Amino acid sequence: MKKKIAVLPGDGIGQEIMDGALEVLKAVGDWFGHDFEVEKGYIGGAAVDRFGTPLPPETVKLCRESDAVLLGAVGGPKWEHLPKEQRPEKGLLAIRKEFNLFANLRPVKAFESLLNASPLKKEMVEDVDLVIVRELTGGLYFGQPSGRQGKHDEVAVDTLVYERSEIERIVRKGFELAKKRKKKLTSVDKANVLETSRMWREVVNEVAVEYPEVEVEHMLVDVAAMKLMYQPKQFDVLVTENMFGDILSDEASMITGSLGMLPSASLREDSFGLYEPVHGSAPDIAGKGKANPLAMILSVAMMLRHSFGLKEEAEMIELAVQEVLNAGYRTGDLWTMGRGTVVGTGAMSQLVVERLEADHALSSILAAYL
Ligand SMILES: NC(=O)C1=CN([C@@H]2O[C@H](COP(=O)(O)OP(=O)(O)OC[C@H]3O[C@@H](n4cnc5c(N)ncnc54)[C@H](O)[C@@H]3O)[C@@H](O)[C@H]2O)C=CC1
Ligand SMILES: CC(C)CC(=O)C(=O)O
Ligand SMILES: [Mg+2]
Repeated sequence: MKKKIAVLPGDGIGQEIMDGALEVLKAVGDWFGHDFEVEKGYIGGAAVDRFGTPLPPETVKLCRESDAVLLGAVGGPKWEHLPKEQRPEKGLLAIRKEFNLFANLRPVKAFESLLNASPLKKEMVEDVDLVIVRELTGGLYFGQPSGRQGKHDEVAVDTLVYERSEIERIVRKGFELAKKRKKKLTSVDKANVLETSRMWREVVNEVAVEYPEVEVEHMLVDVAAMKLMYQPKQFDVLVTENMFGDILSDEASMITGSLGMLPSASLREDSFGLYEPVHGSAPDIAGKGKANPLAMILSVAMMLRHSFGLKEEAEMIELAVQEVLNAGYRTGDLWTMGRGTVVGTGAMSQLVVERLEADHALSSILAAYL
């Protein structure tokens, strides 16, 4: 298979984690005989420095000419003083909107060998396998008006607005996913206070009629935040609006032991997608070779599965990650006293590549004998 991938490392740890992810992509491409052409572009602070804007037209063009996008992370203290249109985060919001990537899938799966890395009790997180389906192009991050008002800019405004159709398409994604999984959908809102949430509930109830096999529950976001820590096993698919999904997914990352473990896919109706870790640019550890590259590497697996339909290739990456963790290797964020061998970003990526190569060699030997 021949595919073109736009690679946007961004800022902070973005470049470090992307380097390893591309090596993993190459290893899996070599194994299965795929031609993955990658071309680098700029987004976020790196784009501000080079082009004066966080999402330059050159980057949009590159993505338009590509089959999928891999993105590292954006943002950092260097650009925090800039007006909001020029902030790195604006580049990320803009690329999501530009490509209509309204459905953000954030899977949260507990790895057996990382149960001790979670701050939650082992029995609580064991076997957790849930997906947060986050609406990504509407809500508070995009609503207008947004900014300062009043004679002296003494009023700050952000607007939470949703159209029915925006809710319906993301809710449908949630139902479709739940139908293929454990058939349970939790819709998270704040319907006791917000009008957008009351409409969200109405839409969920309407769409639910088309999916009688899926059990539906409505949950207020404050309770959902608590239950994610108290009874995470009760969840299968959670569907929610933009900001609630943003916050709940960082919280849920602790089930896996680290924010550095969660990948994501930002999708629309066709196969095009943008794949990025859930975490940000981690300025506190950037440039130190300490970042966990696994969320980025697992995002590559999501790209292979969702944009290219390469299920087996995606599974081989996930298996290699699991094998490396089973062998006891940990980046600093996952290390619990006395357990495992601490490695840096490059070494962790290299271990995954070596695992893939070893699995490839083993499968070739087996194929020769079968
Ligand atoms: N998708 C994106 O590009 C996102 C960008 N940001 C931006 O990133 C910048 C930093 O934001 P923060 O609030 O610090 O959030 P962050 O997610 O960058 O970091 C939060 C904490 O998690 C740690 N961490 C994150 N990823 C890690 C990894 N792969 N390995 C090991 N540790 C990791 C960091 O060291 C830090 O202690 C800000 O400019 C923010 O706006 C924040 C979230 C998402
Ligand atoms: C940096 C923000 C624009 C988004 C964010 O935190 C996220 O998508 O997880
Ligand atoms: Mg976030």
